[in-house]
Amino acid sequence: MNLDIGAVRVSLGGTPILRDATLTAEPGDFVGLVGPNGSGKTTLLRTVYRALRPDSGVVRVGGEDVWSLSPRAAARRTAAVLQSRNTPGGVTVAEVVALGRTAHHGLFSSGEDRSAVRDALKQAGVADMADRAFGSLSGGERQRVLLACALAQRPRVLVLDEPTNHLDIRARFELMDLVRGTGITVLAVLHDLDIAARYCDRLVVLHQGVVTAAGPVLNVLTPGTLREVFGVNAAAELCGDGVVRVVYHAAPLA
Ligand SMILES: Nc1ncnc2c1ncn2[C@@H]1O[C@H](COP(=O)(O)OP(=O)(O)OP(=O)(O)O)[C@@H](O)[C@H]1O
Repeated sequence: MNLDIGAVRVSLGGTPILRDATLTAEPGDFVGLVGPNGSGKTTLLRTVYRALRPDSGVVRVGGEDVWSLSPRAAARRTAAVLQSRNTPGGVTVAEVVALGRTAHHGLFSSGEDRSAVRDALKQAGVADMADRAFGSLSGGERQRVLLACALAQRPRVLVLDEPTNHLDIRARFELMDLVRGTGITVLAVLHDLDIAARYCDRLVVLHQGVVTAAGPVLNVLTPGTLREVFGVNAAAELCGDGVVRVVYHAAPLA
């Protein structure tokens, strides 16, 4: 399903945070949202999963304005993987993943709900820890469980907020491989530009609430953008193995 964000403006506490943010993801696209701290990335994600209504502009998922859909209908289309700090620790992994079905079932869960949970546990590689307390898991394991919860939702669009935060390098690759392998349309906030360059079809750069660059990785992570937006002397380079890597040439600019 495609995702279209058109000229979204958001002010919080009287301060403009997003100014005419525009972004498109085609079905199956993996789009990375990058930018410095405080540039508005999380705020933009919140407008996509219908947690925040823009002051103006539109967010369409599958061609429909998310605010013309009921909260349940919007949640059936879009799942979000957020930072894990607010998830209660006492519940089991299976119970956390089952929360992903909330938008689908009525008072009682169905056979389809149970099979969606089973499939998601398996897909995220956490089936063997289904009965463990969520609070007893490591950061990397928790992140996979939260991804399983989102997959159980059987969404058409997946938004992720810094999914590789706190993960070691191998766990980062595993999680990103897993997300990429779902084939779902993805919009992911990523701080690690190397990971973003490696996995994303396209990048969107937010700077002070404005989209300053968008497109294929090599077109976006230019020395000029990296200097002006991120304050580093660096460039994205296509290496012999076909992987785009960000090469940092010197310490952060003064
Ligand atoms: N409720 C609020 N009231 C006022 N300002 C807010 C509110 N929520 C967020 N902000 C501000 O909006 C700006 C953008 O925040 P946001 O979390 O979207 O940035 P971000 O790009 O995701 O940052 P980071 O990379 O640090 O996570 C920040 O300056 C933040 O302080």
